Amino acid sequence: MQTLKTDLLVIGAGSGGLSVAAGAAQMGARVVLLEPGEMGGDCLNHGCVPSKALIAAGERAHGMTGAAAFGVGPNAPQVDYAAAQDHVAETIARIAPMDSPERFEGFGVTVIREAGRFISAREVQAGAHVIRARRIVVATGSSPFVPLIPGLSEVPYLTNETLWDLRERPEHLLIVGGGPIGLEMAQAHRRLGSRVTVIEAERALGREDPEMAAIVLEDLRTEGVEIHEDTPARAVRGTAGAIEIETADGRCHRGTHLLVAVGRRANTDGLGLEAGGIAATGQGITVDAGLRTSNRRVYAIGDVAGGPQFTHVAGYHAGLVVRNALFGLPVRVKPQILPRATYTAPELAQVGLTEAEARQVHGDRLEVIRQPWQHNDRAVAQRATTGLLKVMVVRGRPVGASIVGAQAGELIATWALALSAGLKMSQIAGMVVPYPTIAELNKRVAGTYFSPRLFENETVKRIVRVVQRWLP
Ligand SMILES: Cc1cc2nc3c(=O)[nH]c(=O)nc-3n(C[C@H](O)[C@H](O)[C@H](O)COP(=O)(O)OP(=O)(O)OC[C@H]3O[C@@H](n4cnc5c(N)ncnc54)[C@H](O)[C@@H]3O)c2cc1C
Ligand SMILES: NC(=O)c1ccc[n+]([C@@H]2O[C@H](COP(=O)([O-])OP(=O)(O)OC[C@H]3O[C@@H](n4cnc5c(N)ncnc54)[C@H](O)[C@@H]3O)[C@@H](O)[C@H]2O)c1
Repeated sequence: MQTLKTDLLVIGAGSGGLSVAAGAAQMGARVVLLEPGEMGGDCLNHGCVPSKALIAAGERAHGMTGAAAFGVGPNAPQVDYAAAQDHVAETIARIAPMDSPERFEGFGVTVIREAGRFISAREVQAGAHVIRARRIVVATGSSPFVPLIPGLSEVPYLTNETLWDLRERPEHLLIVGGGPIGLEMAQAHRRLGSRVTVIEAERALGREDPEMAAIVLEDLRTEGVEIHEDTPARAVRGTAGAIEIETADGRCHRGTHLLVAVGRRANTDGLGLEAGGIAATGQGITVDAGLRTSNRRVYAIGDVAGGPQFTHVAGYHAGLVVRNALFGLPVRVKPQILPRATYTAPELAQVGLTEAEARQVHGDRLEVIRQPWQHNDRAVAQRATTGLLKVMVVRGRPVGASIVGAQAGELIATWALALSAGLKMSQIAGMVVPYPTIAELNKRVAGTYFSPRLFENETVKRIVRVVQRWLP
């Protein structure tokens, strides 16, 4: 057994762990990083990257079917599903060097390709090593949650970890779960030519503003994705190529393949949390506002910390932990500045409070400003006029923004900045945006906020009349 002493031990080389290791090592700390699996974690290997690559393939196919309206075509896409999966694999391979052990060793990080397990409050065992660290960061992520649906364990099913190995296009893909994974993959597969049926226990995209989610669901249904809501999967049976799902409403849905996408389970098994004096619940490791666990030397970040599960959140956590662990500066997670986006078409993005949440917190002080896509010139030129931007404003400052429409994931960045920097609507209105862009909607909504104040205001009119009388 070899004993290593270090300033910082990072357990898990995914989105969160890699950011901590790179930042801390480049700022002079001694860092040990543990990873038994593929470097890059879920996002690179089984999550964000492959899913967005397959979505891009679906977009190409869909673009061809819709091209006639632009005077192009007629075109019917010939989809080679295996080649689309090759594009997915190539995308991962092109990004992977950024997360490679060699790159991190170049920063001075000691990378050990073993799983870590706490053996005491300050020591972690990884293979033949015992690492004693001043501070420890648990960044072990999450895995697909597989529910106890009768029959599920006896049929072949896919998860986000195995979907990318498929070489033949599913003729009819059944998806249990209408969250972001379920719907992103439903639309991508539909566009690549599969029949797709989504079974959702409650409301699809249930975490989102219902008005905005309904716009996404309508477009998905128009494209031919069958979505059944308020009906949990009750039983599963069948064999490869012939799978049946019985739902609570008594219906039976038949398909050739099954994707299970009903949420995530924090990766805490085998971590020896008890030996480390680290408290956890079914949601994940319990942390305070500064991401510290019940063991004050240990932080938990990213998916394993049981909060919002996004790569940019894991990266944000990483930045806070580096500040606290290296410089001793106080840090505090600000949940209100964390954006999220679902990459369906139209995209759906949110930062801060939704309308319902803002109403609950701010009551009558809340103003909701709406800006539809119809009158945006670029959207019209691109025949992409389905969309709505809602900004929740209290006393001249945005407290939340919900966006559904083309490029919603890009547009939300302005509101993420507005919320994190505490900007006022007047500052958004004052920015100059290139014409013609979809981003003009961000400025336009601020204009809509000020319009009644300026154009329906007798005082303003009186002032203008007086000034005009005196101006030379
Ligand atoms: C299909 C899908 C699509 C997604 N799309 C998006 C998206 O578009 N945008 C977005 O922001 N988020 C997306 N996410 C979520 C995103 O992937 C996660 O939030 C992110 O990967 C979490 O980072 P993490 O560092 O917490 O965990 P991970 O990236 O999962 O990394 C954890 C690492 O820890 C390792 N590990 C586990 N146990 C141990 C141990 N005992 N010792 C050492 N190492 C260990 C694992 O092998 C893994 O490499 C998606 C997720 C899925 C599943
Ligand atoms: N664009 C993105 O950023 C992106 C994309 C994909 C995933 N993610 C992350 O990964 C996480 C997990 O995604 P997800 O879609 O698996 O989880 P989710 O928890 O967001 O959605 C799962 C859905 O499955 C439903 N469900 C649960 N049990 C069911 C049953 N027995 N029958 C039918 N439906 C059932 C739930 O009601 C829920 O709507 C997300 O919360 C998100 O944080 C992010």
